[in-house]
Amino acid sequence: MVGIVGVTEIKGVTYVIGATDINDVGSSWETIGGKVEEGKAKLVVVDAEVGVRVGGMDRGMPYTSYPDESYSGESASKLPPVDIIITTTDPFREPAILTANTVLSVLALDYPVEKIACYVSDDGRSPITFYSLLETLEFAKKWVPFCRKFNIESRAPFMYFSKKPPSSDPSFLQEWECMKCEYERLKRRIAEALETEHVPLDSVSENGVNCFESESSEIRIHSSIVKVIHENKVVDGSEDDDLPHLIYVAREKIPKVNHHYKAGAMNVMARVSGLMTNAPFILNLDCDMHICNPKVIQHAMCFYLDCPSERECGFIQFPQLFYGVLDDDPLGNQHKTFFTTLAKGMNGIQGPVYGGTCCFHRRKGLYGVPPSPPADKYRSKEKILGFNGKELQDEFIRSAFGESSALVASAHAIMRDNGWHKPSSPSLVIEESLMVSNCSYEANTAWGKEVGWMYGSTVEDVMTGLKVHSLGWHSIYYTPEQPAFMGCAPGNGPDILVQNKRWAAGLLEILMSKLCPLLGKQRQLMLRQRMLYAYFTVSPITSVAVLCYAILPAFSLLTGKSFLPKIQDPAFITAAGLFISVHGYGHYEHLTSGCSAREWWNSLRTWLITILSASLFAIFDVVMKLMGLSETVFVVTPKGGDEEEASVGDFTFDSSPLFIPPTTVILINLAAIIQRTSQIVGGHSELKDNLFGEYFCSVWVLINLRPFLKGLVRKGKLGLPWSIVIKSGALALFVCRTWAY
Ligand SMILES: O=c1ccn([C@@H]2O[C@H](COP(=O)(O)OP(=O)(O)O[C@H]3O[C@H](CO)[C@@H](O)[C@H](O)[C@H]3O)[C@@H](O)[C@H]2O)c(=O)[nH]1
Ligand SMILES: [Mn+2]
Repeated sequence: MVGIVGVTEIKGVTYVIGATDINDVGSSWETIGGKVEEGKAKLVVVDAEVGVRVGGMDRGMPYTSYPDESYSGESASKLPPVDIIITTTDPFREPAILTANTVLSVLALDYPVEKIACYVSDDGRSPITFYSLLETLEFAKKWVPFCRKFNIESRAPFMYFSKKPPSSDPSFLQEWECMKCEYERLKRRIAEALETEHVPLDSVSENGVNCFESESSEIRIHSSIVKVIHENKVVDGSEDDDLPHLIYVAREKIPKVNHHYKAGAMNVMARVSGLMTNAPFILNLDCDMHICNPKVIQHAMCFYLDCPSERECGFIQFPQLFYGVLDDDPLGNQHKTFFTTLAKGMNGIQGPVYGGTCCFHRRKGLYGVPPSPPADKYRSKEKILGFNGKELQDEFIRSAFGESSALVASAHAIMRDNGWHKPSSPSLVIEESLMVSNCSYEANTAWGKEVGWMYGSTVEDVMTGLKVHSLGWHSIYYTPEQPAFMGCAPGNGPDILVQNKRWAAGLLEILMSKLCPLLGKQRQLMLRQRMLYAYFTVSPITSVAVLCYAILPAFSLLTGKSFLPKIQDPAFITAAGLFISVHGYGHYEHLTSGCSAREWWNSLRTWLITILSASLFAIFDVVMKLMGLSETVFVVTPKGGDEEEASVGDFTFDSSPLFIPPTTVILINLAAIIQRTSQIVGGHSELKDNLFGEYFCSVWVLINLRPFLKGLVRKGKLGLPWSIVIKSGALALFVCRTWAY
């Protein structure tokens, strides 16, 4: 049975296809859903190849998967193991109960338990996170059988219990109530630990030693902590067991050493999981992203296992969806059109960029190995090439992967035949795991350069995806009908700007790195894919132009020098036409992505705000980094608790300098409009005289920055702090005075 098909419709005829390699098409796809003649199939491929927004009309190739037909009953034994990695940094900023829910949604997956392993990376090395995982495991022992028994869809308890019981059957209701009580108890325990910042000593001690003792303590045995919280018993056949492995890892951190933020954490996890379970596929999740489709792995496997050649499927990116969001996305932070247009469109080229979470990886691709050619056409199986075209000798792997012999062996198994050597048991490799989680392990290895998550950018996801694409792998963007993952989006103005600043700075860092898509070094990166990467990484620089355009109309109004054609001039139609077509297209793109007109309007506003603040500051940060004066930082986005009140959807402010540029732009435009209006009202000048276009543009800027306009008069979080208004006022005054001369 074939599990994956791409379906596309041309002139009313639906074509079914799954390969983008023209040579593979026709032969392998006749088996599915009716015949696909070779000629027509080629047409589909060509159609997919011009996938990304040619003329803004094409939406790339949609995919469908049929896991139930492919992997039920006996075929379930074909399913490969998957390592699931969850990252967290701080039980307060990223509430421990959210992480617990994500872990529970993983433990309760509808997948053979002995084939999944759940790894939690705790970059904060917090006893509270560890303790909450112990409690989560106790709850899971009841929760998972409950989910299986009643075939529950939403397996993150906070989501499940936020709705009414799905049935009124008394015996079900009794169990439901019971389970709800248990969940409340779990919540209470975690909340108490957070409140008192204290956990029961016996939960974090081993042989009388507290493993979380502070750095300076002499009794501290290991700098990194690796704990097998639960080891699945089915693996060694000793007993029945409902739960997969659950493993806690806190890597070593030493002051003044560059830990490479999330990328560093992911690489430690790649190594530890490589030693313990070494699954050929890895799913990585941010701690707030729970799984809401318990069959998600089967969906992903439809792609991995049924691709005509492994090259087609390096990684599979699912959309990032958010819960608890307001209608019409008032803060413009859901990025829906990014997924519905760009990511989907990229399916037609080399596939979507990697988005940091909700993504299945092929370990082999992450290990820096290019895809093997289909059916061993070009070279014999024995001659397998690693990065930089070198043959995979043990010596070579050791120099790339580090000193651990067990890790070298596991990497070899992955690189050679995508397979996995059956590791003994997680608890038997603790010593080795501790070693590979230490800071010094990566010295003089290829981690972060050729292997694993890439270093050097705070947008490690895009950079890592670019690396994988550069090796010749393709990726897939896939949206199953039932959403697969849900998480939280930042809920207030300052957090949105800080997040966007990190993204903009990270993208610029990629542009400055040796993976720069403009340098043309990566021979396997397709031209249009390269152009898209170039578009993403260059985009923060456009903020300088946007800033100029945002104050140019004010300049004209204040100085009387026009930059647009006069209204009575026929050329005015061209300018108006450009304006209408740009915004008309944005509008159209939103409507066809299932967004409302208001949502388009809101996202336009957020775009202008973020580009005028976050992107400008990002340029500054990266210039400082290039001059060696400072480093870019990964500020973790705070995540709401599961019961946080829905925000009212208003943009909020604080005294961060990020708010200065948009406020200055507002003040300059306000001054220009007031001056011009008073001239017109006073009869000194006539609106239709000239400068109609400039006047309109200035008002347009004000309308787009309306949260700032409101912020000038509002109080509290909704108002701009005085310090920002005064600094921006001084800057605006300076700019206007300069123009006057
Ligand atoms: O030093 C660090 C910093 C972050 N994280 C984890 O990284 C994840 C993402 O952090 P978050 O602040 O939630 O990122 P977002 O603002 O949501 O950022 C997006 O963009 C990031 C790249 O900038 C990607 O890594 C994310 O997956 C993606 O969701 C979280 O699980 C963190 O716990 C670490 O493990 N160590
Ligand atoms: Mn996040």
